[in-house]
Amino acid sequence: TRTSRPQRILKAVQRKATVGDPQSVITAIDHFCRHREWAMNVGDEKGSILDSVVNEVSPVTVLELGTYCGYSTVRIARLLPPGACVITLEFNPDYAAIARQVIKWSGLEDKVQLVEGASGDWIPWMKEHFGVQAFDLVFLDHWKERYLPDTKLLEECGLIQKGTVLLADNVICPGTPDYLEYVRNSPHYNSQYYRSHLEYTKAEDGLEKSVFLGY
Ligand SMILES: Nc1ncc2ncn(CCCCCNC(=O)c3cc(-c4ccc(F)cc4)cc(O)c3O)c2n1
Ligand SMILES: [Mg+2]
Repeated sequence: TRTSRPQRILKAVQRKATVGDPQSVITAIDHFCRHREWAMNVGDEKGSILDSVVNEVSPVTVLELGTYCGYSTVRIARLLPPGACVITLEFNPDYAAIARQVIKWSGLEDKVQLVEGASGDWIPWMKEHFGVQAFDLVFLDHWKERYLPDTKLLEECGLIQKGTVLLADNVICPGTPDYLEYVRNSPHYNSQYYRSHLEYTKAEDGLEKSVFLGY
């Protein structure tokens, strides 16, 4: 049978990127998705905004919801200092298998914990299983209708504390209206919108950055 799109993305990385060079992995995926086949990576334009937020927060513990092929995982992990790590959750085993290889090719496997499963099932176990106190940064890029329930779940599980930054992809396209309404109207968050474009297209999209202010 035909290869899958994630498999073709991995092939592009193995052909074009240098082992141990995360930037070349990012460039290879962006080139493939812009000139060969569109795919739902955060992409280069929104990716630069993601980079600036990671650099601003300089997080020790990051949670990423929705790994896909590991493109944003590599973008985040390449900016982390020694001792910092990103826990990334992926629901789809085929995507997870590809992401592991992309992360390995970039040489960042020591900074990444890839967990296979659904956010709703795993979030309640994060403290116990990973010894996480609270996350410094959460990148939401999974099922758009799970952004709000998972944010509430993270709050309930004490995984969000004063200063935790939530960064949400696709708040315009495909859109996450209930999540946006919540973080923009809650007295416990300071929210701002970074206008951009849907990856590799001219359509509008953007990232919403929300800082938790404490209870
Ligand atoms: N609960 C749970 N826990 C863990 C999980 N891991 C994966 N999932 C399932 C997530 C499946 C992929 C999510 N991402 C998107 O759907 C997405 C879509 C577009 C897009 C598509 C078509 C268009 F025409 C326009 C825009 C663009 C994006 O940037 C997107 O990120 C999980 N769920
Ligand atoms: Mg996305």
